[in-house]
Amino acid sequence: MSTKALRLGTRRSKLAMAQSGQVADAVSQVTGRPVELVEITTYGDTSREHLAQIGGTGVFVTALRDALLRGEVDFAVHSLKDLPTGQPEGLVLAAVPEREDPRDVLVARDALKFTDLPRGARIGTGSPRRMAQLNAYARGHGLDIETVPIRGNVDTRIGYVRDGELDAVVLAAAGLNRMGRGDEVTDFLSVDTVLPAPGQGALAIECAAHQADLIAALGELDDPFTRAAVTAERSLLAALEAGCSAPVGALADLLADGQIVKEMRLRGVVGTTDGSRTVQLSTTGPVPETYDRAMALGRELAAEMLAQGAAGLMGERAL
Ligand SMILES: NCc1[nH]cc(CCC(=O)O)c1CC(=O)O
Repeated sequence: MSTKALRLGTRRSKLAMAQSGQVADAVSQVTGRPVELVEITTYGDTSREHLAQIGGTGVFVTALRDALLRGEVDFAVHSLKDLPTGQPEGLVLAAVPEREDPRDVLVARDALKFTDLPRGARIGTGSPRRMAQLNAYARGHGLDIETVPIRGNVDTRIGYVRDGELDAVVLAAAGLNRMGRGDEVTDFLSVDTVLPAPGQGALAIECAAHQADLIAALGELDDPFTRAAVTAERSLLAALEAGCSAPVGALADLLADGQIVKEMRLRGVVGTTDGSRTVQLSTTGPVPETYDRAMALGRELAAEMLAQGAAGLMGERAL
């Protein structure tokens, strides 16, 4: 096999550089080849307003994918939760490595926990999914909080807490951990309170479909259980016909009896951002032996959620 360097296309953000760097090391290990990072800059990297207008992370994913399709880079690393559910022609997910902590976390002033926030506390998050679930929990437990829409990278968000503008912000544990900033977490939100975004905490390693040798080599980094879980979660998202900015949470995990794994459970939630209405359901089935089975589990849960009115709770932003 060649000893030529593999080119890893990456965004320039601190989070992207951290996760690309970690995957680069792992790929070097399994391929015996050096990996060089190739920074792909898009207009979205330099203009906040522009990014808000054109809608989130899609622009970055598209730029990385274009570079892959043009053969300018050999592979790319994405946060799975930022990937649209449809797989584009000519590209494959060569590996989904073992998932990091999928939970959302609070970074609050004075080391506060979620349930200890004072009345009227202002919690920053730009995610309709996080707003819906935080507000639903608050309504059900007599908490008085205000969710405040914010945008920006991890530094910007935590900055709102440091400068006293907000009492807390909600972020993903995985991103903070990968950036070596896990010590800034003041509370881990139980998935019983806030279900994460489909695919949260997992990475996707993508390359061109014709690169058979590379796909086989990258495949060593694949974790089949993580892939089955995120496949079910993303199938649910797709079957709800919701995008990655919709108020949809989902998490698949294994139910074990002692050491023996019995079943896979898939939980899903949809809600209005004010938390006044939610549809939250769960289903369990045999641990899927094929990805088609994992997809079926997602579709089945989506059908039950739609039957309970899920579609009517997602329309706030779309249309
Ligand atoms: N929406 C931005 C984004 N995309 C991926 C992560 C990190 C977590 C992950 O990889 O799932 C984050 C930051 C966050 O939500 O706090």
